[in-house]
Amino acid sequence: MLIPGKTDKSGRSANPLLTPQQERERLRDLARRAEQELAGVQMASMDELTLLSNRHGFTALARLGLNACREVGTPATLLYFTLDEFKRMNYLYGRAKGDDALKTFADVLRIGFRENDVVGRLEGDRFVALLTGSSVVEIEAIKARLDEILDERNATAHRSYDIRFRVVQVEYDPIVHDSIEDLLGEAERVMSR
Ligand SMILES: Nc1nc2c(ncn2[C@@H]2O[C@H](COP(=O)(O)OP(=O)(O)OP(=O)(O)O)[C@@H](O)[C@H]2O)c(=O)[nH]1
Repeated sequence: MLIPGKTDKSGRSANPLLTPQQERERLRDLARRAEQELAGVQMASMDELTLLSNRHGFTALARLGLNACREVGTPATLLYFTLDEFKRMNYLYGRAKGDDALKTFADVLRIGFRENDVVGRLEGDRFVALLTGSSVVEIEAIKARLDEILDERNATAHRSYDIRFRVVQVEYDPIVHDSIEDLLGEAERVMSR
């Protein structure tokens, strides 16, 4: 059998129009292009600043999570976060410090949640986490855990401000929520009350 880029015993290449050397280059080129496309897909679903999923990436992953929960009949909970006084922090200390605060908070969420929880940054200071397959989610316990991690970060950061957050919780109900967009919409409404 002729394998692209390899010659058979008689020195023939898989594509008779290409030399083995040209064929190897062509394969390398194809592999490079595939890698670039994959990186493009990853970039399109990732928030560049925090390296969490962006709204697009979060929605896609959370949709899969909710579908699985609906099929298996396990609960899911959406947590929706905003940072306190973020606009003021930007205004008083500069946008770069605001960016630092966003990155720090993203780290806190990464540390605070399990690997199979879906965590993302929607935009600005709005973050989300979809917890699936767990039994009842104790929001107070989660808040306490995140506060503890944040306190450590606040204590060692030597900043003139502390990062604080607000979180609301919406339980997924397959009868009420047709989609992840419905769940997000409800969380946004609860948050803005
Ligand atoms: N540093 C930084 N600021 C951002 C970024 N994206 C959005 N912002 C700013 O984030 C701010 C968000 O404002 P708000 O949602 O009103 O935040 P807030 O002051 O915490 O208000 P509440 O949520 O009501 O407490 C705006 O000033 C945006 O300009 C970003 O990537 N980096």
